[in-house]
Amino acid sequence: MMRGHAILTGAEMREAEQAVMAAGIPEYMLMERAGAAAAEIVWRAGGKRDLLVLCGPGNNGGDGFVIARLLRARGVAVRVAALGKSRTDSSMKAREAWGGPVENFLDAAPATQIVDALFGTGLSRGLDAEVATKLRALAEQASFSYALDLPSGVQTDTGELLSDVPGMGVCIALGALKPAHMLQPAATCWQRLVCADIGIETSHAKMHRLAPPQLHRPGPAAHKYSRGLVAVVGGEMAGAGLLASQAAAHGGSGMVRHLVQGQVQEGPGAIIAERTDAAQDVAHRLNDGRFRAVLAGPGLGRGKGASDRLTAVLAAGHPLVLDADALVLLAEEGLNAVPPGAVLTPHEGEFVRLFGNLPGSKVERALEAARRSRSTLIYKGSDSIVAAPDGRAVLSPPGSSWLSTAGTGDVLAGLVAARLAVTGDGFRAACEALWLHAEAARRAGAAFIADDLLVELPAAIASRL
Ligand SMILES: NC(=O)C1=CN([C@@H]2O[C@H](COP(=O)(O)OP(=O)(O)OC[C@H]3O[C@@H](n4cnc5c(N)ncnc54)[C@H](O)[C@@H]3O)[C@@H](O)[C@H]2O)[C@@H](O)CC1
Ligand SMILES: Nc1ncnc2c1ncn2[C@@H]1O[C@H](COP(=O)(O)OP(=O)(O)O)[C@@H](O)[C@H]1O
Ligand SMILES: [K+]
Repeated sequence: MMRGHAILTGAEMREAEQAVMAAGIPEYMLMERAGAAAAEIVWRAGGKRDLLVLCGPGNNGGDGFVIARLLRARGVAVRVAALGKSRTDSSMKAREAWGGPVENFLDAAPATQIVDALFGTGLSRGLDAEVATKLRALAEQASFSYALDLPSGVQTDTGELLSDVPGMGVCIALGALKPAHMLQPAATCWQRLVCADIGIETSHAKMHRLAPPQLHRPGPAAHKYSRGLVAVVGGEMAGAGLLASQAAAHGGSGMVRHLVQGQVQEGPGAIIAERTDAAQDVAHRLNDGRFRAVLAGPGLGRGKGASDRLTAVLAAGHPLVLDADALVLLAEEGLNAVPPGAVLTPHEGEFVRLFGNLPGSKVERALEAARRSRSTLIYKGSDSIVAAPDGRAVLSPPGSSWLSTAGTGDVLAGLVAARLAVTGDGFRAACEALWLHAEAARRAGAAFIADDLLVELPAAIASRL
């Protein structure tokens, strides 16, 4: 599986930094690297436009002094404004090396470009109101704005805004991404995110950004069963099952059986829709060792009939994807009812029903839920997370907010089932499905409906072969 950029928490970042220092590289050298990498990004974007660097008291501010010094050397008209004294050894050294005038932050005049180097991973509380107001005014008056590591006011591990944070042009993550670079509401505080390499070791990271998957076309010996047989167990709301089964069919599986409750609806001829009103009918159909994935939940219903259908699904013993009403029904019975090894795809409401109000950031909640349920989770939203019981997490960058329309979750669930049937690996299937879903949404543009995502899926898949 292709790995995306590593994501480290604030504490993991400090540990990684300690490891580099233990290997003989002093902290100040890391600061020089961070400043040089960021200065290069500012130079490429803004050239010789006048620049104001806003420096805080810690190492984030220290990085800012390095940027100021390096861009001054390239002929940029640079001013520096600081929020008080520099309080760490490295930032004092960087300030000394700058050697130029330092204005008072609250009195600083605007500039065409600003660098926010007030606070990074060391932020422990929101900015004082007058500081936040001044920062917003300077950001709004600038044509180019850059947040160093994180916009000041963003909590590193949770993505919360501890004080007002103005929109920034570019966020320059240092050394590794942090959870806040992927999590809401922080992740919409900038237009572009770049990560500058400063020689921090990240190969041990358990969190990564969602990467484009490497997919494969079927081999010459492929046939419909070898490519993966999927069952979608529908229920009271036929449309949801139909969307999910079509997504399963377009997601790369070899064959889809749609077990319908009630009248069979018009749908693509390729999908084998069968009326299975009684739970025994479902059990009978699922008694087939060739199924590689079974999806239940979209449109299932929440009454006795739905519960009986779900019981038949759980008893069949196939690899499972459980979504929507299946999650609500399981929540009524308690976590022990969740079959280990399944892929669960809850949105916020379903997540809380299943796991209650867990503490911590969205990633921490996702990981704890995966551990407790012994299942892979896609915890959906505008910052969807894939979490595994073994502690791996993949965080999706903000995608199309047009996805906030009925039925898109059914499409995602069908896609997960397809990828599970193809790969046999729930975590990988969840990541591939999440990426393809986001890519289909990107291609669908604006004001699409869930059905439009189905049309875009073949192109989304083709783009990763
Ligand atoms: N960890 C690493 O590997 C590296 C970190 N570097 C930089 O160092 C930053 C972290 O530096 P620091 O740990 O010094 O922390 P910061 O520079 O983010 O914050 C400095 C200090 O300000 C105080 N503070 C926090 N919130 C405040 C508030 N709202 N109002 C007033 N004071 C507040 C705290 O005492 C905090 O330690 C990173 O974001 C990055 O920019 C780089 O220099 C290079 C390498
Ligand atoms: N504002 C948003 N930005 C990006 N993606 C979103 C947003 N809101 C919802 N989504 C995505 O759209 C899908 C909605 O799924 P879900 O809530 O189950 O809807 P439904 O049950 O109607 O299909 C999920 O994949 C979710 O991550
Ligand atoms: K900052």
